[in-house]
Amino acid sequence: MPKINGMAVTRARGIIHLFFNIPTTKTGTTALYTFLSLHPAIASNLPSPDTFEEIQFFNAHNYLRGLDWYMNFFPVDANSSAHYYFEKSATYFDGELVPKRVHALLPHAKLITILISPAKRAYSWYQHTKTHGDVIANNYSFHQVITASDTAPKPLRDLRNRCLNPGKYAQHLERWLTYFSPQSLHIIDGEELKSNPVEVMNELQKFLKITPFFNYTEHLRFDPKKGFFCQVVSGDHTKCLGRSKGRQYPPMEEKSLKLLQRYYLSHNTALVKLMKRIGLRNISNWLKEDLSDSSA
Ligand SMILES: Nc1ncnc2c1ncn2[C@@H]1O[C@H](COP(=O)(O)OS(=O)(=O)O)[C@@H](OP(=O)(O)O)[C@H]1O
Repeated sequence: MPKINGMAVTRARGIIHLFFNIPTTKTGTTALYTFLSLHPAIASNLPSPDTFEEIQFFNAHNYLRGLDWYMNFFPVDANSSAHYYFEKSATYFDGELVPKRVHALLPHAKLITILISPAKRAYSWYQHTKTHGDVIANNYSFHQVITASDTAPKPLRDLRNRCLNPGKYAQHLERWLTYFSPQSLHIIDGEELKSNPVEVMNELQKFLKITPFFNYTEHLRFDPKKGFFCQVVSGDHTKCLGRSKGRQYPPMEEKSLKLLQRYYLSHNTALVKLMKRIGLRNISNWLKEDLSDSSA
């Protein structure tokens, strides 16, 4: 099987099964991608030279190139133990057309997504954009960005929208659930991915029914310097994600946090309803906290 961040594909006995990791930017998708790549039965796609390595197939004009073009990113290597292949394309989660297109070509795909507090995700995105030298992010505070009005200059509104819109999780997930059954969807708590990635990867392996079962305990270790779990490379050594993942930046201002918790109240309430409807009993701590703090 090939598998993709944003989506994953399975080739087994000539049948192609796909599972999608529908990534929400800044929720830990790179960590998940890295951890999945450690699994001997899983391989990632070949990098696309056009779109910063991601294939960006279902969300953009590449779709018109057809499934064969897409599948060429997942060559079958007779010497490899990989049965599953995966891809990561950051704009799949909230792309309007993506669920319909995925379903049209890969109706048996399994979907994986990671969610964190949408307020924290928005702030992380702002910090990411700022570090990348974005003029707007460097000229406006986070609070100014998230409170920008609809009459603000377009670049400011665009940044506001990229901070705020992906965090309307229920709205985006409902679009996926229009085409896919709840049994196809696996939601990862991004805070648990940070604090207990071994358990998260165990649950994910069960969801995907992957064999052999990979013992992540031996391959992931908390690195106190990085402040995150990293890959064990040899003996005492770990290999962590780069500086752009797990950045150091000042905490969000209280007024921005409060504002965002109120802003996302209806979206987070809808998310809880959605999760209950599809049979998920465990509501993430971040979700409970965001909901209770928004009424404080
Ligand atoms: N193991 C490990 N190592 C480093 N970082 C980790 C890890 N697990 C989760 N995270 C969190 O991942 C956040 C970045 O998310 P993404 O990889 O989805 O970002 S991106 O959209 O691909 O830019 C990143 O966000 P920031 O802290 O804002 O940098 C981290 O909080």
